[in-house]
Amino acid sequence: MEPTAARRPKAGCVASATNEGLLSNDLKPINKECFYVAFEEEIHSVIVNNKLFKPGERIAIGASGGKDSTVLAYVMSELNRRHNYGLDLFLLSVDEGITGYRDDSLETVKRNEIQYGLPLKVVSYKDLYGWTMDEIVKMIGLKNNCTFCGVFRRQALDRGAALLKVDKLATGHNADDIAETVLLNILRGIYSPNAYRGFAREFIKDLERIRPRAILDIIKSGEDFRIATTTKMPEQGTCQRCGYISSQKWCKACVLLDGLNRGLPKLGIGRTRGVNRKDEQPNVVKNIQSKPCGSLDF
Ligand SMILES: Nc1ncnc2c1ncn2[C@@H]1O[C@H](COP(=O)(O)OP(=O)(O)OP(=O)(O)O)[C@@H](O)[C@H]1O
Repeated sequence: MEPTAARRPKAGCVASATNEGLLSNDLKPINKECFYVAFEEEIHSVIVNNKLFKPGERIAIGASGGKDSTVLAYVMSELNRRHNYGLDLFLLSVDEGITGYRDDSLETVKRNEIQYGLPLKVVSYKDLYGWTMDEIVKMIGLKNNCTFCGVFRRQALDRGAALLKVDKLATGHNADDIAETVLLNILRGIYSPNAYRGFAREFIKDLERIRPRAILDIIKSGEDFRIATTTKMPEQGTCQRCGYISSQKWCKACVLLDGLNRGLPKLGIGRTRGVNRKDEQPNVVKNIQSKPCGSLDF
C-alpha cells in the first residue's frame, strides 16, 4: 500500500465487502485499486456501525513498525480525514530493547510519523522496567523469554496510553491473531498455559489454506461462547505494586519483574493459578497470591 497517497473512492470502483471476500458488484474478483477502496470503506462501516469512536477523542495507535499496524496507522489517518471523525491520533511504540529487530522497525514508525503527520511516543522496557529484552534473554535464555516480552508489552502499551492521556488504544491485531486466541483459550482450559501456541498458529494456517473462511468461523465460535452463570469471573482492579490494571494483588508484570530483580527469573513463569498447590508454586507467587492478569498475548 502506498502510504502517502490520499485515496478517494473512485467513481468506477463499485466493489463491496461480502461474506465471501472483496468482490465487484458483478461478483468478479476486484482489481488492486478497487480493493483498496473496498477495504478502507469496509473498515469505515465497521467503525460507524459499532460506534467505535466519538468526535474529539484521543486515540493511540499501537505502532510496531510491522505490516498490520502500519496499515492501521495509514487507514486510521486516512479515514479520519476523509470522513471527518474529528479524532486526535497518536502513534505509540514500545521499544523492547531487541537489537537488530525493534530498533529497525522503530525506524519504520519514525517514517510513518512524518508521512502521516501523527505525533509519536516511544516507551521503552529499559525506562519502564529497568531491563531490555536483550538483558532478560541473557538471564533467562531463549526458552521462556516470550512470556516476559508479551506481558511487559501489554502493560507498556497501557502505560504509554496513560502518558498520552488517550481515550482508546487501537492495535493491528488481525483475524488470524483472534482465531489463535480463541483456540489457545480452549487448549489452555484443557491443557496448560502456553501449551500448543505454535501448534495453534500452524493449525490455523493449514485450515486457511483449505478454506479461508475457517478463520472467521473460529472467531464466530469464540464470540458465541457463553460463560456459565456459576463461573466466578476475575474482577478488574489495580496492582498494589505498580497501580496498573490487574485482577490480582500483584499484576503479572510485577511478578515477573520481582523474579528478575531477585535473580530468580523463572519464579513468575508458568501457570500461577491454583496458588494453594504447594508443589506447583514458587515462594514468590505464594507470597503475593498472584494469578494471571489475563491473556497477554501480544
Ligand atoms: N512494540 C510494539 N509497539 C507498539 N505496538 C505494538 C508493538 N508490538 C505489537 N504492537 C501492537 O500489537 C499488534 C499485534 O502485534 P503482533 O506482535 O501480533 O504483530 P503482527 O500481527 O505481526 O502486527 P504488526 O505487523 O503490526 O507487527 C500490532 O499490530 C500493534 O498494534
